[in-house]
Amino acid sequence: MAPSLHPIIDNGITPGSSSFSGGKLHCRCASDQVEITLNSNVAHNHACGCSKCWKPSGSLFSIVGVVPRDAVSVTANASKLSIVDKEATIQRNACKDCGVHLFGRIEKDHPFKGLDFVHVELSDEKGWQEPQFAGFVSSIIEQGSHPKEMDEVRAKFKAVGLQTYDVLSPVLMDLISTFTAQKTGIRFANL
Ligand SMILES: N[C@@H](CCC(=O)N[C@@H](CS)C(=O)NCC(=O)O)C(=O)O
Ligand SMILES: [Zn+2]
Ligand SMILES: [Zn+2]
Repeated sequence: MAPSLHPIIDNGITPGSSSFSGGKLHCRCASDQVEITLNSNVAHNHACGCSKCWKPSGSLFSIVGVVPRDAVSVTANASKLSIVDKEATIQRNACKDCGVHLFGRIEKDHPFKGLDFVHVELSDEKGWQEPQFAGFVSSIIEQGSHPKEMDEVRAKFKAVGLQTYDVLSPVLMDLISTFTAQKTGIRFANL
């Protein structure tokens, strides 16, 4: 059987709602769940094949989007949260008991500072933005996927209408490079 990319991608993508304005995320503990309240829909939601983003067991990809950090609050059981890797750019706050990542936050100078990374499959609500693309696709090889499976993986994304990239989408790569250029003193008119 072909490997699962992710449950919300395997059988075709359900579009989100442009009027949806947020909801709650819960970890997967049977009781005393960590609860996160998001006062915003996500943006740039995408499949990530990197080794650091949380993914459900059996899936090759994570689904991760961003929300302004001001729109994120921990509304129950905050004491169960712990940062997975304090040295990483994205400080991923995971539940110590079930291992789910509730939100990832950037504290250092970075183009995406101010945005938190979240997994909307941890919500029961419907209307979250659907995945827009797949990034870090080649990274799944580093976790054991066979290089010969990659054509099939990329074809599956294409079949559900998603472009695949080995880092991020052009829009996000341009944002990162614009930030880097500005740091070196380049100034663009009319940005
Ligand atoms: N090939 C690497 C890529 C890791 C990576 O660069 N992940 C991206 C996408 S989430 C990133 O921005 N990481 C920053 C971080 O993990 O803090 C892996 O799979 O571990
Ligand atoms: Zn938990
Ligand atoms: Zn990732």
